[in-house]
Amino acid sequence: MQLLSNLASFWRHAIEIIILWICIYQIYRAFKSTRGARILVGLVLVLVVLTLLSSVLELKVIEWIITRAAALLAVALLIIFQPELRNALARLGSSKFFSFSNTQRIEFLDTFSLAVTQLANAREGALFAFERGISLKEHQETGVEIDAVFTPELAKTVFFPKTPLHDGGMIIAENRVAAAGCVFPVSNKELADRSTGLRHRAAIGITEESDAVAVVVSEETGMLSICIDGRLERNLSHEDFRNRMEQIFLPEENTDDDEEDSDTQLARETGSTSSSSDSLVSD
Ligand SMILES: Nc1ncnc2c1ncn2[C@@H]1O[C@H](COP(=O)(O)OP(=O)(O)OP(=O)(O)O)[C@@H](O)[C@H]1O
Repeated sequence: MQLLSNLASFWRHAIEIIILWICIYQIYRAFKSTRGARILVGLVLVLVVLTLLSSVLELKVIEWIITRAAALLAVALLIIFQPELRNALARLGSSKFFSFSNTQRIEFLDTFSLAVTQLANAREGALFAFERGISLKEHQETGVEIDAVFTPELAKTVFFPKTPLHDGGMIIAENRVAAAGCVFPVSNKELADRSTGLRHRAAIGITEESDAVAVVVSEETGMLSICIDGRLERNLSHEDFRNRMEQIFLPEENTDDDEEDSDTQLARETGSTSSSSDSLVSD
């Protein structure tokens, strides 16, 4: 009887530890590449050290302060991680999906791929953000509203150097150009490649704050990059770019081989790593 109750208690503790470990690991994963990650790690370290010291040395005042500080710390964390929390809640509440038939998506991807190829060949820098579940309205308002059919000619005109709208990003919503000349949030993320410029950082920034997909044509190199969830897949060949876009916007047509391709491409990422279980496709 005693053995059975010991066993039950052991399993209860084991399950508790596993659940806690999964929760802590998921929180760490979600926040590890964010602005507040170091602050969070610092706060946790200070708290653990102080708690240990106060309980071992029976420091009553410190113990009292730690208990009272816990509530303040919760409020501080809400403030520090406000953008990340807003993003997570927006994802939970988002219900709008990329609602086109596969034929329309393929046609659009053909047109879009042609446009980026022409921009890349002409070495004209460009930045696009595809709105998905989460509205990009607030970023649209930083630029000029357009509401036009997307064509390679329009993209080339917008991003032609020295034209009024060439600075900033173009927002594409529901296969239409919603706005251009938009200012996207610039990511503060630490990247392995220190030469990453503002255009690429803006692509990372907008995809950290929303579920948008960003595409960058580098003015310097003519290289194409795709960014999702703050993860930049750089220097894609035109063929890889097209395949990757299909993988993202036509997920139901993916095969296991595509998954492998995705992992290979992710290995080229700068500044972040990803496990094969990380799905890049949110819709
Ligand atoms: N916050 C922003 N939102 C949108 N576009 C931006 C933002 N910041 C910079 N850009 C665009 O990026 C251009 C500057 O790019 P920069 O050369 O710094 O970036 P890069 O990542 O090195 O890209 P490239 O490889 O094209 O040079 C600006 O002219 C502007 O059009």
